[in-house]
Amino acid sequence: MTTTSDDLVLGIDSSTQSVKALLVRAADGSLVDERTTAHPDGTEVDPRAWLEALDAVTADLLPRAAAVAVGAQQHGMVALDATETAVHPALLWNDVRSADAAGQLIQEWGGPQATADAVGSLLVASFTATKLRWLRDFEPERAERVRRVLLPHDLLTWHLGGRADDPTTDRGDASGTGYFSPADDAWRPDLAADALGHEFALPRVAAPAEVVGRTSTGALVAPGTGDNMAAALGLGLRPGDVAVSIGTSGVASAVAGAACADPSGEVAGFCDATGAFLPLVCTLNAARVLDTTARLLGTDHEGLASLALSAPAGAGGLTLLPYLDGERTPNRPDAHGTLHGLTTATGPEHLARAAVEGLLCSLADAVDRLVEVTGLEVGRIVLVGGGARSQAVRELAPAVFGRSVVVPGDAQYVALGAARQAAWALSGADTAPAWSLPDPLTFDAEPTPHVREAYARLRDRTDDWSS
Ligand SMILES: Nc1ncnc2c1ncn2[C@@H]1O[C@H](COP(=O)(O)OP(=O)(O)O)[C@@H](O)[C@H]1O
Ligand SMILES: O=C(CO)[C@@H](O)[C@H](O)COP(=O)(O)O
Repeated sequence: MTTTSDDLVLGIDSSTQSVKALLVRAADGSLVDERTTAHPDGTEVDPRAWLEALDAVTADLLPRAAAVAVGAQQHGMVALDATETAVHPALLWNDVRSADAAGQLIQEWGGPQATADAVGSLLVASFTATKLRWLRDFEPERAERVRRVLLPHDLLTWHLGGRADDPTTDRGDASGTGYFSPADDAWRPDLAADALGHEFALPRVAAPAEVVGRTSTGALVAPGTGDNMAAALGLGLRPGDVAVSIGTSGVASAVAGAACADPSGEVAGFCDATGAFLPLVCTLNAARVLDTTARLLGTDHEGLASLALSAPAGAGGLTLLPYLDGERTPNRPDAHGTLHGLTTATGPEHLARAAVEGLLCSLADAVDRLVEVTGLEVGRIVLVGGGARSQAVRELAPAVFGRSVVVPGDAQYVALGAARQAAWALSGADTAPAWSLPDPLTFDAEPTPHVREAYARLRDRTDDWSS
């Protein structure tokens, strides 16, 4: 297969809040067209809603594409019966009802180190295995009917190929199930069956740029991957780059040459979409911390950013611990947000500043853990995701992180990474095409260590609060 200068490829990002589709030129990744539409709210979703949204955004783009690939939110449990119908709405990565199941499985699998050695990560409620165990314990009749379990990107990829062949996944997304071994590059069907209580079919793990199907419009279907793996591909992460993403989730990740197995559970030992690894720290509360604070202050994102930038560093002593909907890092599934330091002098600008600083401190903790566990030497921090559009986030991030931060051009990097994988599959080459990205903006600021110190005190003081 060879690409021509006219070939277009379609990259999909089916993430928590929306689906985005980018039509780009296979030769250089330049944008031709794009569409987006919202996903339903909530931490459980009928997977048919994703298929309808996918069909809507691709309707007039797919006929123009020579290849397509999907990057999607990781971990979601799509449990299908013998008729390939979901037995239960898909439980998403940010649904914390399976927190106790995570604890049970870790114990049954020999404790934290043995679990991390087996599946690359210590289980928390996000992982698919824990959701299957929850289904077994709380919905036993539905659990018994499960014959196949897919991840969101597996389902969408299968749908694009008209379900002509058996479904596939890739090692990046498979590594977020809790029943795949990144070190051995293989499923652990024994652990999968153990989680659900009986055996079920697992999707075949496709090679990084394999063609796994063909759409009704004739486009090649590439394997797709998890959204964080697709973002790494879209950003073309280099050694030393730490990607910090502010989407629904907050993520710090880096491409690595070796698997990791962190028994603390803070660093997930994922695979990437190219054959390497993607150690990653994920928080449950990121862009929505800004959304919620803007709503409380009766303003929009621009208003929130202006208010935050008008307040002093440290927000006049106000500190926000942003664990609004339970937290994964640190592992506090029952937590809520905590606001400390209110006085009669507190104004809207202090709350806005505390929200941006609290969000950035939680991400700085994530970067610290990534560095401590992997020994990575940080070269650049690359800030992406919807929250990285905020001017306040851009200007305050270098102060909180204590180092320069680069913000690449305003592209959808998950969808771009999926498009790059599609172009790779189309080319049949050994490596992904080298697309050049626009020059990033660099932000610098005087470090504000006192902001992180106040945050760390509040974080540690609330360690044993359950809500
Ligand atoms: N200018 C902005 N400032 C702050 N947050 C923003 C801005 N623009 C978008 N967002 C927020 O970013 C989030 C969407 O980001 P995105 O990376 O697409 O998330 P996801 O991939 O999880 O669906 C939403 O919560 C949205 O409100
Ligand atoms: O659970 C994780 C990573 O382990 C999340 O990063 C999800 O993959 C969802 O991502 P967004 O919708 O926030 O992009």
